[in-house]
Amino acid sequence: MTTLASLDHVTRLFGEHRALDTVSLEIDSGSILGLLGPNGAGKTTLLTLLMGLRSPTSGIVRLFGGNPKDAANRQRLGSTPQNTALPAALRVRETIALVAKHYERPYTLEEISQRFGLDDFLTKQTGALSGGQRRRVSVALAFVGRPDLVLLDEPTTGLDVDGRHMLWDAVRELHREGTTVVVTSHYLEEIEALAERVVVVDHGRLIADGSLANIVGKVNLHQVQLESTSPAMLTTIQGISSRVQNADGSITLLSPDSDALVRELVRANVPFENLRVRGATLEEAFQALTESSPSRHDSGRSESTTNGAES
Ligand SMILES: Nc1ncnc2c1ncn2[C@@H]1O[C@H](COP(=O)(O)OP(=O)(O)OP(=O)(O)O)[C@@H](O)[C@H]1O
Repeated sequence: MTTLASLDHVTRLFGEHRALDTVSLEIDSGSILGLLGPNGAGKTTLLTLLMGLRSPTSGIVRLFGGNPKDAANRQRLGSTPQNTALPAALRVRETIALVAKHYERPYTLEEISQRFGLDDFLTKQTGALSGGQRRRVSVALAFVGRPDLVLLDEPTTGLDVDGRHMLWDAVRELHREGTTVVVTSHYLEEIEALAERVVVVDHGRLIADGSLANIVGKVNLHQVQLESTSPAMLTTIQGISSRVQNADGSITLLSPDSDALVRELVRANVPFENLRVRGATLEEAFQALTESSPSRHDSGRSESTTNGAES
């Protein structure tokens, strides 16, 4: 296993705004790395630094051991930005052939077309493609040059369920053939379908880095809302990842196992009423993770605890 790309204490400012804040990360060969985070977290900024499209304000970004702006390093990189502009007048097959010309050992048109399900519209001009078809072509183009590393920014945005599954299958197959993949998403489902290692970014900070099971265990939380006359007793209860006192007097708890939490409340004789349980949104889970991250200090009304929340 070798390190294909890395960020070493990288900060990127846009004016006063810290899009990335002291991020260190190594991307090793052979993995599918999922970059998960809410809107505006800094995922795209991180990818554009790896692509050499932007420079860090401070810190060092390395691609294949060197500068991401060097043409020789970019030869070994494939990427699909969130919004790809394709040459509207060229047919899909011509576009693939054009991109393939830039690489030494590209996949053949047939290989790429079959994997990404492009056969039906190879002769269409890219300007006449539907949004979903354009997305599939864009992701396929990232792989045409048989790169060592591919960066996919929200690859399945705008795709229907079938299109999404076909694309995930293609990415997994090409990964098995040796391509290392970094994929950004704010959908847990996409990250679960593809990634082996997951890095969570929020407000420009890297707040978690672990195996898929570990991170899913942290962000796949349930919300338990209740009213209690003895809220102080909740501090002794195991399995609460985050606790929020709401303005209406109710309390919202986030937990990886809501059934176990309710059993524990009953066992400990915590008085409660108006109990409601639902799946937490990913945004709520990010919030809980952000608050429990050692790199951030919480001054808000919510409180986090890792009691039993680690997986
Ligand atoms: N060119 C720019 N000029 C000014 N601010 C920018 C620029 N690019 C990004 N930002 C800001 O930097 C922060 C991180 O943006 P980024 O696009 O990296 O987030 P993201 O995690 O990819 O979000 P999304 O999931 O919505 O694509 C945001 O607050 C964004 O508004």
